Amino acid sequence: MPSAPWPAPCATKPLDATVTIPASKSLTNRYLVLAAIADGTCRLRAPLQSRDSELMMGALRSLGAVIEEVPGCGDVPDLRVTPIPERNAVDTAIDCGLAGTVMRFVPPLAALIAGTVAFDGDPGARVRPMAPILAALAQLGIHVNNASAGTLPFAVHGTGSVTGGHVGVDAGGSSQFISALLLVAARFKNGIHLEHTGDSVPSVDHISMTVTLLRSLGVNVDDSMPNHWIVQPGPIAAFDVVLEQDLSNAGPFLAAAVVTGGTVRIPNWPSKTTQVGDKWREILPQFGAEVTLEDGVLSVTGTAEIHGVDLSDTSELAPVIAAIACLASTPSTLRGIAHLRGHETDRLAALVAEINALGGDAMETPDGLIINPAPLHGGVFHSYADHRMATAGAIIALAVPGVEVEDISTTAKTMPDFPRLWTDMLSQGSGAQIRG
Ligand SMILES: O=C(O)C1=C[C@@H](OP(=O)(O)O)[C@@H](O)[C@H](O)C1
Ligand SMILES: C=C(OP(=O)(O)O)C(=O)O
Repeated sequence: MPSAPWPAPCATKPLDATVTIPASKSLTNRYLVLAAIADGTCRLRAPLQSRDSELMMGALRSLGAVIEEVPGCGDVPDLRVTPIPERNAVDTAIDCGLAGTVMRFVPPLAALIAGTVAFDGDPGARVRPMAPILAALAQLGIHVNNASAGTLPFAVHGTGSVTGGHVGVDAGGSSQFISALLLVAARFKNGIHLEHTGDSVPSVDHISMTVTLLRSLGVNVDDSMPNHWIVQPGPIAAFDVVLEQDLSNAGPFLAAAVVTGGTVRIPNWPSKTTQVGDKWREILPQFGAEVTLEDGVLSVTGTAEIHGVDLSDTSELAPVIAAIACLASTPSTLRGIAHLRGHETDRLAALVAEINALGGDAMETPDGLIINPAPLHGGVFHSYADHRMATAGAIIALAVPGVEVEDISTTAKTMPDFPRLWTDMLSQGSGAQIRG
């Protein structure tokens, strides 16, 4: 039975709140993969607990990693990861859910296992692009059943070792095709020389995150030539890390300050980070907001008027940007995000449909969105099983009475506690009254 739409709170006063966000999905799932092939036991402190991280842990456990919860310093237990034994032999099935990081990062790792590893996921996962990673596995000499479909489901037949060498991949559909191969390539006999063969790669910050993490663990990565990455074979050093907050998921909360003309503060904002969400510091001032970072506290204050923006390759930040843009007084253009059509849902189509259903004026372009000012009214904002659609609906609801968000529980993909965090934010400070 589908649950009733969430009567998302509407703010009747500017917000004044301080919020702490759970750990980063991209960092947690990268460190989990790296721990599974590291040269010793690893510890992840204050990791993300969400559907995507649970799916990643399930996948790595089924390949032979031992992942245990151990007491941590805060509310969330730490994870102790004992790597997959060398040349482990298993036949298993992996549920990828709707997690791009699981469906892209784990198949190259499964190639290092001796056995058959079947991959499948949610109905929405079965339409997400996979062909480039399957083609890369074929170039590495790995047999994959049902590879010709170019989507889930498929099965990887690993032999226990991968020779490696030169691999060409068109990563125009997702940066995750590059990250997936880089993450495990140090464990290939000859490493990898990975070459992107298409026009341009999206979400390049996520590739930089992968490269930076690998280097921090002693892996030799040469990315000095554009579109080429060379990873030398060698050990991945065991590690003990504290996970940063998810700065992309900070987006809806910071947007709440912008659309209510209030202030939202996020403590422990990292001074140096690989997360794309650090770009909120450049993006939100373009909407007219004041942004400061002092003593590790990021503070965003909205102003009376929201300006439209013109932004390129905003990656996973785009749905939040679109939600703010449809409340702006001048038009906005978002470019370089055609690949969002292959995210949890076709985000360009979904954003246009939902914004326009509330009276807005949004349209798709070949590589993005144009959003013009228009008075919005109440209605149901559909989520399409996409966590970032659900949070986009919650942002609009703050400023537009009568907006309800269908399937708010889909936020569990990366932020299970979202409804509570959101209502807690609204109840703080000047007590922005909540109109349900
Ligand atoms: O590697 C990662 O952790 C991610 C890469 C990006 O994928 P795309 O390159 O498909 O946009 C991003 O949108 C996704 O949320 C997470
Ligand atoms: C695109 C996203 O997720 P995934 O890791 O499933 O690709 C996202 O979180 O915005």
